[in-house]
Amino acid sequence: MKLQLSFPEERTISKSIKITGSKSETNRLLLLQALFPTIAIENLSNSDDGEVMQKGLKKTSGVVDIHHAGTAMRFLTAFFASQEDRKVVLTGSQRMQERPIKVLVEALRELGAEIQYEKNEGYPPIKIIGKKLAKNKVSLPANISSQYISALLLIAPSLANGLELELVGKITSVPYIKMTLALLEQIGVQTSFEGNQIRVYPKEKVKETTLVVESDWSSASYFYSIVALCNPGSEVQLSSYKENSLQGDSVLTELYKDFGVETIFEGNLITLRKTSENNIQFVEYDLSNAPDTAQTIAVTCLGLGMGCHLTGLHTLPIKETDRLAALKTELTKLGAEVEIDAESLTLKPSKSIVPGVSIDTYNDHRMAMAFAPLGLKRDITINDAGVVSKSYPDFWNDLEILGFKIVNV
Ligand SMILES: O=C(O)C1=C[C@@H](OP(=O)(O)O)[C@@H](O)[C@H](O)C1
Ligand SMILES: C=C(OP(=O)(O)O)C(=O)O
Repeated sequence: MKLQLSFPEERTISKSIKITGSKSETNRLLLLQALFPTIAIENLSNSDDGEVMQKGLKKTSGVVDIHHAGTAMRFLTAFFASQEDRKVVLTGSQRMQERPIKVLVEALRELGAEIQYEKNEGYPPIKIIGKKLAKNKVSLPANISSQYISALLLIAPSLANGLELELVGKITSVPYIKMTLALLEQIGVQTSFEGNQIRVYPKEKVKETTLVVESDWSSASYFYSIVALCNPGSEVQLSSYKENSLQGDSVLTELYKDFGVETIFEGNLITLRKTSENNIQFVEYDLSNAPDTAQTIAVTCLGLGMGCHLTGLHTLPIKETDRLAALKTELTKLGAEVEIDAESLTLKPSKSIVPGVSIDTYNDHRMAMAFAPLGLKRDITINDAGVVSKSYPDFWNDLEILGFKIVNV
């Protein structure tokens, strides 16, 4: 599916959108629910990644294919490895077979797990023969992906003696680790995180409890970008969000002030309002705590003619695509001057955006969604637009609600 986007001349919006639950919280809670069936969950994510996680958790044998879902791959690896009655081959899309899993596999093996690589050492697919994991201490590198750490923490309360992790190196994507620990605390599991040591205590039973997933802040990022590119006075209302979020991407409320967007919290609604034309020419952010916002922010800057220097992007090359390379290629097509290195992106302020460009999306939902707001400024085509279903299947419908004209070409 190839979609051409445009927007009426008058760039003013005043609309409400409902976004479903965070995919990160959803996939954590689904795993915890499999371990502790007394947990009920509301406002689940309707994403493909949430769906493959739900299906995967039910499998006891055979091949489990989680497609593009990084969290499902990592969380299910730990889950299956710790379940005595399960024996599966866990696999994913071609890209998933290029996303490293060695750090997690080695940590699990250290704890007593039986896991073998089916194709390439260090990468899915992997064969997992579930075992009671006997040990309760392990150290692992923390600078590649926080998902390895969250995966271990999620199974930790079900291990006889809980788990002690020693994190080696600079810890990346820290809010995602804290989210995991906070959800464990919410179901009554005791945890601690001091320096580079994390401890999770064992738990046999969880009392009946219903957890409501907050809506997805990474999905909200695209509306921040849209509002930033609109005329002052424009606003978009989103539900259901909290001022005290577990999601690190809620840092958007602060960052987008630089682009003239204010966030107003009222009950469980947020209103994003464009209050002023931006008068900043250049922004610098370290996004190591909010890596999924990098594409959105880079495109907002281009849309506003601003420059940016984004750092802390060392995890981007191993995500759904090499996001640094993909950003450079697509921003350049639009006329931008971009430089990247292993962990940063620099965009020069530019005066114009090339019209009529087709954006390639590289099987990456965030490439499609991050570039879509530019439809407010120029006709733009998004190739393979169906990729959004990985995290946000309703994305294009919601853009139509805002007034975008979307044509299947
Ligand atoms: O734990 C999670 O839910 C996630 C952690 C982050 O990954 P890394 O820790 O690999 O940066 C993030 O990019 C991903 O979208 C979701
Ligand atoms: C990186 C992402 O997801 P995952 O790693 O779970 O595939 C994402 O949603 O941006």
